[in-house]
Amino acid sequence: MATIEVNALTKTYGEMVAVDGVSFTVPPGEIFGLIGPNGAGKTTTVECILGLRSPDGGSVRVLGLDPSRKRRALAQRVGAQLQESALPDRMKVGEAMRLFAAFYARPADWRQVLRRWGLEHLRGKAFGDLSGGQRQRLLLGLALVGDPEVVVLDELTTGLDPVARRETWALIGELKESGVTAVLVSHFMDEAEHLCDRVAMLRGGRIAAMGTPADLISRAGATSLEEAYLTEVER
Ligand SMILES: Nc1ncnc2c1ncn2[C@@H]1O[C@H](COP(=O)(O)OP(=O)(O)OP(=O)(O)O)[C@@H](O)[C@H]1O
Repeated sequence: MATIEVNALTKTYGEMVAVDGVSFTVPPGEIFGLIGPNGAGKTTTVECILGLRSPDGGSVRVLGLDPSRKRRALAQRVGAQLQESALPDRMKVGEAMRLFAAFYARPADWRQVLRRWGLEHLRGKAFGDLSGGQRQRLLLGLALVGDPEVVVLDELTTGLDPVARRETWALIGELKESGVTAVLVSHFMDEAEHLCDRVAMLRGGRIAAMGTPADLISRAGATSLEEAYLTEVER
């Protein structure tokens, strides 16, 4: 069984068709990328996967369950790091980890998560005093503290400097080794090329192209995913 099945998903906001018949499946352990220009429907798609929005048409299944009906059950098995996630400025790293762990029936050991993601030395530091890279690392740790089978990461490295981005890439590599299934929304083509097993390129709410980064590059006669992307979006 696929871990995520999105079938003919449609979502409209009033007159605006944000997602228009999108279908894809993500098998267990895959890192699946959603890329595309601003307003292409990436966030709306992941919000439907998380049960934060209900589809107007089509269906979504995550671990065999309908997220718009089984959001509570899925919240125990699916971690999310969403665009512009934030915590109260005064909340300390250790407090945030302990609090988030308490949301889950069977969480990971949050102290181990702190160690694994290189956050232990920041345990007593307030969220408001963390650097951008440290915040992202914490948010990723919080997405994983429930020991999820699936994680959704929306714009994981936006706002990070190149060193922090590369560090985050290494963390995603580790995540992959642990067998977690991930959906990664990114504006960075080098990131999608490096991290994703397969990528769907969305444009105007539809899938314009889908495949492994190598497939998409060779189909476009390009030398990088960025070049393939530019060819596709300018078409
Ligand atoms: N709550 C909302 N109400 C009305 N329109 C919305 C809402 N959320 C998104 N939209 C519109 O739906 C379309 C798809 O938006 P979405 O955020 O899913 O795209 P995206 O690909 O994630 O964009 P970005 O890369 O800028 O985050 C856009 O035209 C957006 O303006």
